[in-house]
Amino acid sequence: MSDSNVAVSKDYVDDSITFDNFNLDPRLIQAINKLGFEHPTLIQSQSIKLSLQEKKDIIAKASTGSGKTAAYCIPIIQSILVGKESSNSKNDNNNKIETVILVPTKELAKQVSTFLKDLTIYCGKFIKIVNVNDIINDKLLTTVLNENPEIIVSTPSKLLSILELNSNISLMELKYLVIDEVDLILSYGYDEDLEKLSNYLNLKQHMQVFMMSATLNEDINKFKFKFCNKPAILKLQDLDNQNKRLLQYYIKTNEYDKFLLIYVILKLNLIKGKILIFVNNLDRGYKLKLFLQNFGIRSCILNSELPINSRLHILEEFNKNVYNLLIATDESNEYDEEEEEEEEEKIGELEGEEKIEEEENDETKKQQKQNNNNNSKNKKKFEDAKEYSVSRGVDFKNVACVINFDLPTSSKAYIHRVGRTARGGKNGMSLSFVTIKNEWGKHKQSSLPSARKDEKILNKIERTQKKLGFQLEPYQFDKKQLDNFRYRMDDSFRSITQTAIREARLKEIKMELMTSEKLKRHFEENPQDLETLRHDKALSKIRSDVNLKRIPDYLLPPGARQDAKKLGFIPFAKNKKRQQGKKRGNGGKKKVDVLKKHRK
Ligand SMILES: Nc1ncnc2c1ncn2[C@@H]1O[C@H](COP(=O)(O)OP(=O)(O)OP(=O)(O)O)[C@@H](O)[C@H]1O
Repeated sequence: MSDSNVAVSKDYVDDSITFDNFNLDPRLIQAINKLGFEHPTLIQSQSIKLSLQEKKDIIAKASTGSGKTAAYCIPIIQSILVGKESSNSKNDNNNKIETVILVPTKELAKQVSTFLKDLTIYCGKFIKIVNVNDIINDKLLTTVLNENPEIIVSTPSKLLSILELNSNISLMELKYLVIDEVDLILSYGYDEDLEKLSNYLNLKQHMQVFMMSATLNEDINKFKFKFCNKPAILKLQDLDNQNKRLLQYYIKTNEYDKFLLIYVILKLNLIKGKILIFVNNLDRGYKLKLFLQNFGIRSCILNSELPINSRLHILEEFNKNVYNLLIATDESNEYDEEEEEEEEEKIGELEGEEKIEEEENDETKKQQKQNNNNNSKNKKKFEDAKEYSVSRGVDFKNVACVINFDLPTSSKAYIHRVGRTARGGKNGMSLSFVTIKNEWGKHKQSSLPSARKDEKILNKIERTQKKLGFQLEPYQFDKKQLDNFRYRMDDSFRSITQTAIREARLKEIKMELMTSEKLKRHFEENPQDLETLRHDKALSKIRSDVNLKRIPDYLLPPGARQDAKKLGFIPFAKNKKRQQGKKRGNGGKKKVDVLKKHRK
């Protein structure tokens, strides 16, 4: 977490109190200060108070970016530290696995364990944290787990496979169990894994449980009754303030013009700041990247096909502002579609104003509805996607705008996607391209099956967002201006054939695989070289028309002409002057291409 966290809107936090009010361990307070957190957010103050002072289990539904991670990490670390002190006084030095944090994706596992390490920076030697998804070598993993780290972060299937292989690893003394993004975990069929995992827990002895998400549905009831005891249910939507921070727009268009729109918006720099673009499948991601590349617009790709090390590195670099434009494939949408009808009903039942409830444990409610038949099917697809989903939970820093180049197929997916901006009290905007139903399928090369239902989905999104206090507005722009750019766009689009996409996809995987495996050790030894490794390189030479990369003045709206001289042309690496300049800047020393060196 960077210093950028410091700039949190005053409305957003619970400024009636500070973290000092919770009587936390000074080492924890110091770490929280180091992170720049002055006041707790609403969800944090409620969760910390109820879990520490009243020992409540917590089920929390709070907006994206409202700080749910710290809402469970802080009370858990505090409780472990208190427990250590009392066991020290009894001379009981046995380490135990005390906490399991379950997350749906490897990206989140990394993010949560990094955050925990930040929080334990001043007491790390007392609290060991292991992200099991990080350790590939089985022997090493067994050794690490045999040392009984206090906190394990894992995806459910990884943890289950570890427990099935290692009979000496025990969770019987578990005191804290977290299920983050709980609805995603359940809707993708991880409930079978949770069911099996429950056999490794001592459910008779009370564990404190935290289940968190920005969206919840009734699927969690089954596990609520299994794991929780009189949980406090926190539903904090922060209605008044969040809708001031996130502005949501849409554009109704045909499928081909989505490409024209994105080209013009990016080339004319109509949106300032870092942009995250979502597409619905892998090919679309590469198609868009290649299309933009023709105009000299560099972008990174993020998808489930890339090795996990590359994915994590891309996220890290994007958060460090190395890249401005990231095209993320949100593959979950391919299998969300069939659940859409049912899902809206559930959201309708659970969406509410700010409210805190306590629920009695009712035996009769234990008989919950049977698992949805789709779950195992979804799980298979989800595992195929290698526990990947960046629309969920990932803490993208300082994203100015989320563009739904392809509209998601459910209103729930929309909530999570647009929640990648306006995080931690910051401002943000979202822009969604919506295919007009009558226009769908007219241009085969740009068509996407799920877009047929875009208008219907938009209606659902609008209804759901209204309940959350948001309103989507049409994005205003001058359509005539677009037509000036059309012939340039036609040319570029034609050059992106299926073969070009396939080749780009293969090239990227090969490149990233090499990067991921061969260079892992190199970068461990030479961390400074990481800076020379870029993920937004051109993927193919399908077109090298310099003219496409430059916008002539006559194409620009009058007000933009002066400005565009600076924006419109993005220089190449091939530009001789630029290369010479670089050389000089380097003191004449040739920069080593770490990738080339290791490819030999
Ligand atoms: N008290 C605080 N003060 C300042 N910044 C905070 C505070 N708590 C959290 N943040 C920052 O807010 C951002 C969002 O936090 P977090 O990722 O926990 O959100 P979330 O509620 O889990 O979102 P999502 O639903 O998308 O998973 C992070 O960058 C985090 O560092």
